Amino acid sequence: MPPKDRYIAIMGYRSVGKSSLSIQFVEGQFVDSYDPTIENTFTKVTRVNSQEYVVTIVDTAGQDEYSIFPPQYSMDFHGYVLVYSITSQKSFEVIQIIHEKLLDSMGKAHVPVVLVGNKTDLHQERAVTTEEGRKLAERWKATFLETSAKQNESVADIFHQLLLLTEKENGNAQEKSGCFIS
Ligand SMILES: Nc1nc2c(ncn2[C@@H]2O[C@H](COP(=O)(O)OP(=O)(O)OP(=O)(O)O)[C@@H](O)[C@H]2O)c(=O)[nH]1
Repeated sequence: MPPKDRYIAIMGYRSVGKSSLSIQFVEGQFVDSYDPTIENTFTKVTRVNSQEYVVTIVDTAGQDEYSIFPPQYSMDFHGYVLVYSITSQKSFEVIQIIHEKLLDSMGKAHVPVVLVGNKTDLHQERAVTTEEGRKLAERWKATFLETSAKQNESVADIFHQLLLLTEKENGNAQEKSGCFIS
């Protein structure tokens, strides 16, 4: 089977670990410094169920409740990783607003999403319970994972789960890779 191209956007509030998760998945390392992202693109070849994928991850700038949803992220993506930090209730509120804006801007009731509660290594600072995350994902019909970019816990699962979701989706985002404009 030839490799499939998949375009994924990773979104969430500032400093929740979007870049750290992308870098951990693509480069296998964790950098403990904070450098706010404007936009970064990563590519990695990965295999799920004997299918090879060329995954392009667009790591977006952190958003807050007042940000206007960037229109370029509502098209040509096969799926979305929506990240909050388990140490920040605010980031959990903001991810719900981002999800609403995403659906609005796409004019769809559902898009392939993996909801990620990152920074599980900071369990003493936990402000969002696993149950809250799970319930939100259920409402969205999304896959839910808690991760630690720092400890490389469940990081590859995010992307593998999203690739599986894109296979289930019958939308016409499927084989549109040639239309992607970066
Ligand atoms: N302890 C811990 N710290 C993390 C984890 N993931 C990210 N961080 C730290 O959190 C800070 C922000 O991480 P980034 O990956 O830059 O976050 P971001 O969401 O890309 O931030 P923006 O570019 O502002 O949107 C950095 O200091 C990271 O080292 C994690 O799993 N555990």
